[in-house]
Amino acid sequence: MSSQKPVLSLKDIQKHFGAVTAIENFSLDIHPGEIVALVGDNGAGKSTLIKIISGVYAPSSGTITIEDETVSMASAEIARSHGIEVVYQDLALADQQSVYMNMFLGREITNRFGLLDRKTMIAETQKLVDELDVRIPSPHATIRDLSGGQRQGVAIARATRWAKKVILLDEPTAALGVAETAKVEEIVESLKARNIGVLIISHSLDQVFRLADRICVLRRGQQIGIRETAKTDKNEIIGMITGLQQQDAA
Ligand SMILES: Nc1ncnc2c1ncn2[C@@H]1O[C@H](COP(=O)(O)OP(=O)(O)OP(=O)(O)O)[C@@H](O)[C@H]1O
Repeated sequence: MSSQKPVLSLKDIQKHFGAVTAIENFSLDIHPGEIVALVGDNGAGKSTLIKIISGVYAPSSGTITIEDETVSMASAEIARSHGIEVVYQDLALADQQSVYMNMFLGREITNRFGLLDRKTMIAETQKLVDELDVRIPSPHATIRDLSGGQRQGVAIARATRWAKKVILLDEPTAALGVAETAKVEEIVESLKARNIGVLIISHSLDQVFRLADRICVLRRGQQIGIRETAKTDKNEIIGMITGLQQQDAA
């Protein structure tokens, strides 16, 4: 994997809020088709980092490189134009609207008369939900009529529609039950085949060990380390998160 060029490279990122240092010297490469988990206790800096990558906050210093280009994510629109999409916990779906309108929210396809090209949007939505196996009754279904898992599936499908390079997932299954979580994890897993880089925040170490290729640990704004999932275990990661040495289970 390391022989492949990273799709996203963060180098020496720092973020201060006044006297508070939210992120101190953070560096990470994400490769195409790789899932990296970002873990750490409350206040470790995970959300701040996602907001920096998605253009919500400007870093105080450091560089962000997409493929070979050093970019300034001065706004969420600019981050999106570089192929970065984020799925937040609150999903940002329009509850009263259909799945297909949500898929194209703010980026609707219009025909040469400037009218909404509903046919194309519906067909594209159907194709994508089929490919990702997001089980919804139809692209016409209204968001408020869907279950939490279906909504999360739609939010990820929308990110997949637009993300050329990277999808950032902030606790994608925090509000879901066991079966819905399994389904969403399947969808996230399937992003690997699309060569998209994924950065996922999760408080569930079980989930992190199921999904991630690598695990990056933050503690109070400091980057404690990055481990390959196959070469670490929960004890080590918990020790890194808390700063306490874990005892081997006797
Ligand atoms: N807009 C802000 N203004 C001032 N301080 C902030 C701001 N956003 C975050 N912080 C501080 O930065 C640090 C990191 O917060 P952040 O929300 O990124 O952590 P987190 O790891 O996402 O936590 P959680 O798991 O609770 O969401 C905290 O000390 C927080 O108080």
